[in-house]
Amino acid sequence: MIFVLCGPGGVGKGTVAGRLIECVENLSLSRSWTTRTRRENESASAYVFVDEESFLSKVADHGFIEYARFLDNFYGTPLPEERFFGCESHLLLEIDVQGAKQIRELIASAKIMVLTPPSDSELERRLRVRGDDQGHIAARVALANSEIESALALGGQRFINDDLEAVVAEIAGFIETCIGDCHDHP
Ligand SMILES: Nc1ncnc2c1ncn2[C@@H]1O[C@H](COP(=O)(O)OP(=O)(O)OP(=O)(O)O)[C@@H](O)[C@H]1O
Repeated sequence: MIFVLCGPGGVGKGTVAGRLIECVENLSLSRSWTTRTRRENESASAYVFVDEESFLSKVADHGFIEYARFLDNFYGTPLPEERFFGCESHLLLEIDVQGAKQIRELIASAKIMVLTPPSDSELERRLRVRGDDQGHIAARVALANSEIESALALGGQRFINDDLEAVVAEIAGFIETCIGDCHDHP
């Protein structure tokens, strides 16, 4: 099955996704592709690092859900492998709301989960603690509520990221229920 975790910037998608992978069986995290060179301190599994020729050949094969060029490098979300369309192996895509819209258009069966902050002020605090710059923070917070509305309009299920342990347990329970339903009505 294919699960999408989306929400505004800084709400905690990366943090929650990392925890879900550890606690839900047979759930893998989708990795983006990039032509950017790997930074020295960056894990080899942060992206699938490829050269431009391989990237463009995958574009020609319609192998991406979405891709973009940013500062002379390409970034793309690969289409999930066939095995993730069954009930045994599961893929988690951690993505912004624009990306979730594109996934909804291409994969009607994807389950969309919308992560929201407990309040605007807490979202602002998290971005500040993470070290984002002040102008950037105000813009992200201003966008957050309209992004959440768009994500809910896609039929997404809402989860409030207040207490981390609680939201991870709640989303893991939702994913396991979806997997159970898939086995009951494949
Ligand atoms: N439940 C929580 N309580 C307190 N802090 C949290 C919680 N969840 C995440 N955070 C913190 O909030 C900050 C933003 O989290 P994270 O980077 O996972 O967000 P994100 O949605 O993936 O952001 P982006 O879209 O920019 O990649 C991090 O510093 C993280 O440690």
